[in-house]
Amino acid sequence: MRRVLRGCFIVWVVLRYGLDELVLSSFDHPWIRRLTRIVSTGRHLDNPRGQRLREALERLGPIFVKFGQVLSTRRDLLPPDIADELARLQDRVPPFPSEIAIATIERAFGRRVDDVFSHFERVPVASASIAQVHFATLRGGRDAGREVAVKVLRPNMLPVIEKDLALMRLMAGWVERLSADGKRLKPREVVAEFDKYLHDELDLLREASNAAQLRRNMAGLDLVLIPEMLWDWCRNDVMVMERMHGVPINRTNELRRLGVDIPRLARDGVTIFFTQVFRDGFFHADMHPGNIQVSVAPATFGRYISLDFGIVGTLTEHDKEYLAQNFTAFFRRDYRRVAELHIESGWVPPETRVDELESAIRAVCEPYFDRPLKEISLGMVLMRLFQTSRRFQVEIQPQLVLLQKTLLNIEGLGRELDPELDLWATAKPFLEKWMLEQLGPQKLLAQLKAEAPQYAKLLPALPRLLHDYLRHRPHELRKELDVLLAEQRRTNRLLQGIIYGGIGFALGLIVTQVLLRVRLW
Ligand SMILES: Nc1ncnc2c1ncn2[C@@H]1O[C@H](COP(=O)(O)OP(=O)(O)OP(=O)(O)O)[C@@H](O)[C@H]1O
Repeated sequence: MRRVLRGCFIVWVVLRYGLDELVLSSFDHPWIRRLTRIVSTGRHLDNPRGQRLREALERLGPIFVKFGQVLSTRRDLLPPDIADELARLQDRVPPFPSEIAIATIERAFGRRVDDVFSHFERVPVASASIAQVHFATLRGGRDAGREVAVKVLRPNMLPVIEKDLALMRLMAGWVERLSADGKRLKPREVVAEFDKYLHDELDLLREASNAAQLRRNMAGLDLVLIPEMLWDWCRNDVMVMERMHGVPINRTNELRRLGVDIPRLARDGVTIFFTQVFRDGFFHADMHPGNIQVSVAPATFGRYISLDFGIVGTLTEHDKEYLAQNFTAFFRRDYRRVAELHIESGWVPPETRVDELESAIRAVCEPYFDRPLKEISLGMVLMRLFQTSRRFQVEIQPQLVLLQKTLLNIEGLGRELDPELDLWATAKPFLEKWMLEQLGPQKLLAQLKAEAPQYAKLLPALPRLLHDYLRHRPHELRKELDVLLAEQRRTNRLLQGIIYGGIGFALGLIVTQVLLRVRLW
């Protein structure tokens, strides 16, 4: 019954804010028209469509607000006016009572909160739709006296989330089935992505392990601080970590007053991000200003502080190669290479014509070269590439969409800190180094080293495997041997050619040298 009521409420909000016109312009069923007439009094149709969508999501509650935030990052699917408006959604909700936070903590540790903490701040420092954060001081154990931040999940979120997700899936199905416009927006894909995102956010142990991995990766860089996770006190619904002391990154005036080198900060941000992407293939993917602070402690002055590790992106070697090669080809304006890369990697159907893809890519990328190289946004380039690829029936990998979104965040942040920031100059060495490493002998050695244990395991078993094979498949073996022998003969001929050629060349060289010397003397 509750689900039906909630469904009715959602339909009411959709009609009242005129979202039917916004999403479903080709969706003109008589019953929709009738329903629209019923709720048409007071329909908010004067405001721009993006604003109407934002207000409707706010009306529908925190899960829908989060949905809107996630949706705002899909600039490859949404028109810019809607994406901009959705990006304004604030996931700040009134905190839940501290008694509930304390009860969750006590249940998680099986101890009274006063036994765990010598001091616990009842008023949270921040509260969002999924969790809130309290400052505290640990009482006992090996971290006694340590100042910590305690993140506590909002209780009973799972059933609420599941209910809203079920309704979203239903609505996405309708939109996709009934409207041509709706299909283009890929609503079911978007809801599935959101589903994963929400479930990931509901496990604080996952978040803590992401933080620990990033902390290890970033340890040698000396540019960013990541709170230490206090594993004795981490559970699925409670996470205790080192408390960091910093100034939020968007308080630039305060940072300047304290003597922080702002342009350096902008460069460091890009360096950190590219190290995470191209060196580690593991990057913080929720880089909004609320999650970034700057340390003002004397020992670590001017370093970034990174918080909130609910969303991280991972990239395979293949993804990294795709990015490095595409960016490099793009900056050489070699659109044919970009097109070839898409076909070689199997992203585009093999029958795709290179010249067609090349000209589509040129059409979206070329306008960017109107401006100086340093002003070009890599995030935007990537987004344009994805938009073009979609036209050629390519399903873009979610980790690359996440990367593109984070790239836009980082660039936005960098430019806000320093409008003169030359993104390409900062990014280029990373791409070049990465490309060199991929092609150089070090990479081959590293690969051999990585495979060595496999070979060591395989070698002793080789005689037995060969024996089995000979016993059971002599005919196939003969055929394969014939192929191998033919191949060897061919290689021998080639080798002979090379050797004879080499000897001839060397003799030629010696004779020339002798003749030259004779002439010189
Ligand atoms: N280790 C920490 N040290 C100091 N402050 C912290 C720490 N962790 C979190 N905070 C504070 O709590 C705020 C919210 O933390 P966090 O972003 O992890 O929570 P959240 O519920 O995921 O919020 P959102 O979804 O809005 O990003 C941070 O902006 C910061 O002010």
